Parts: sequence; structure tokens; C-alpha cells
Amino acid sequence: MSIVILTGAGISAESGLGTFRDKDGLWSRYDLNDVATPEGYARNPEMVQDFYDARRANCRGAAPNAAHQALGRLTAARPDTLLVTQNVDDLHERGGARGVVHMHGELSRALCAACDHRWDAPEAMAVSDTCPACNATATRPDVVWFGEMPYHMDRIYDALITADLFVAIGTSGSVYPAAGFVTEAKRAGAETLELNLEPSEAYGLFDAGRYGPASQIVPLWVD
Ligand SMILES: CC(C)NC(=O)[C@H](Cc1c[nH]c2ccccc12)NC(=O)[C@H](CCCC/N=C(/NCCC(=O)O)S[C@H]1O[C@H](COP(=O)(O)OP(=O)(O)OC[C@H]2O[C@@H](n3cnc4c(N)ncnc43)[C@H](O)[C@@H]2O)[C@@H](O)[C@H]1O)NC(=O)OCc1ccccc1
Repeated sequence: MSIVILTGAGISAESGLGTFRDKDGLWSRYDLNDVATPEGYARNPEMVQDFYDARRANCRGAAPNAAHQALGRLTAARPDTLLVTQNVDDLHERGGARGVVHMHGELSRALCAACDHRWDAPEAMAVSDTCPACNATATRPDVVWFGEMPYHMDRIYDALITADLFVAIGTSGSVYPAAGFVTEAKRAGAETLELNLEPSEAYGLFDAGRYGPASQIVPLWVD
């Protein structure tokens, strides 16, 4: 049975990494147009670099929780499982998961906007950082901002149309194209399940839902 799992910020909430849309979420403290769009980066790159430096530092101080570890066991035991995440943190990998598909990029990576070269991000990234491949000073975080095409879309759609089961974990279902995956999977005949703290905006699109903190409901579902 082939499984596609999509995770969001809710799976890392209990590890101390803020979500986006909850009452004290990131978007209650920052304007996404300033810190998560190419236009915002062009206007004030220092502010954007500081925003991601702070999230990188927060991530270094965090540890994977029982939900990450359970998915680590699942992906090891069932190689026909594709774990897709919207998260830019590395807690899935530190929780033992292999082959994680980061559709919105990774905090731990830097990207040269001039030549598309990628490399491991330094702890604090500066706009003046030069690209090790082309020497340009067009360094940005390797994350997908609003208005930009997410990564690995072909591979994800290929898995969705052959999946027997699609499971969304810790995501509000408010950002596309990720929010449309449940509809794609359903159209291809897959069973669909939502695991979340509370019913998400898209809960009506799922065949079933289990609700509660991810660190409790995900191990219960996996084991
Ligand atoms: C606001 C929204 C309407 N806008 C969009 O969707 C836009 C525009 C758009 C495109 N198509 C559309 C169709 C209709 C309307 C709009 C659009 N989409 C884009 O711009 C995308 C790019 C979007 C990516 C932006 N980058 C992010 N992040 C990376 C950066 C960074 O991290 O800094 S988005 C960011 O927010 C998204 C949603 O966040 P969640 O992870 O779901 O977190 P949230 O806080 O919202 O929810 C947390 C959930 O967890 C639950 N929870 C909390 N605690 C727990 C707990 N303890 N346990 C369990 N659950 C818990 C809560 O109840 C809640 O439900 C995630 O994707 C996340 O990555 N690009 C694009 O479309 O390109 C062209 C394209 C694409 C494909 C094909 C052709 C063309």
C-alpha cells in the first residue's frame, strides 16, 4: 500500500518552533509580504536575513518530538511511503526520517539567486555573502516564498496519483499548491486522513480525521 504524507508547522509546534497562523504564530508577529516574498527581500534583504537567522537559531535549539520519531520509524519500515513537508526545519531528518521531500526548501541551505547554486547555510547569513560557485553577492535562504514555484512538484504529483492513502499532519490547508494535494489524491482514488490539533480549513475534504497534539496522535496512528 503506497502512502503519501504531507506535514506542516503543527508537527514541529511541540518542539518549540512556532506555527504560522495560530494566534501567536509567525504571521501574527511578521508581515509575510515583508519576510516571505521575493519583493520583500528586494525591499529589505537585511530584515529577511535576520528573520531566517532567528528561525535557524531557534531550530538548532529544538529537538524532534514523538511525532517526528514515529514518522522516522514509519518511513524506515515502509519504503513505499513518501514524506513531503512544507516545513523548512530539519526535525524530520533528526527524527530518523529518510528521503524527506522539502517542497518549500530548507533553513539549512543557502541559494545563489544569480546562478542557482546551493550550499549549506552559515549560522548567520549576510547579503554580502558571496556565492562559492560564481562569486556573485546574491545569496538568499533556500526557501520557497509566496509567488514562487515549490520544489519537487512533478515527483509529488506522481506519488499523489498512485497513492492508496494520503495523510495530512499539522497543516491548516490554507496555502496552495499543498492545500490541493488532498483533492488530487482523492481524485486518484486514495483514502484521505487528517491528523491535526483541531479540524483544519480543509477538514471537509478528508474521509476521516483524528484530532489532538501531534506528539500523541501520530505515534498512535503509526504504531
Ligand atoms: C495565502 C495563500 C492563499 N496563498 C497561496 O496559497 C499562494 C498563492 C496561490 C497559489 N495558488 C493559489 C490558489 C488559490 C489562492 C492562492 C494561491 N501560494 C504560493 O504563492 C505558492 C508558494 C507557497 C509557499 C510559501 N512558503 C511558505 N513557507 C516557506 C517559507 C517559510 O517557511 O518561511 S508557506 C508556509 O505556510 C504554509 C501553511 O502553513 P502550515 O504549515 O499549514 O502552518 P499553519 O500555521 O498555517 O497551520 C498549523 C496547523 O497545525 C495545527 N497545530 C498547531 N499545533 C499543533 C500540534 N501540537 N499538533 C498538531 N497540529 C497542530 C493548527 O491547528 C493548524 O491547523 C506552509 O506551506 C508553510 O510552509 N507558490 C505558488 O503558488 O507558485 C505558483 C505555482 C505553483 C504550482 C503550480 C503553478 C504555479
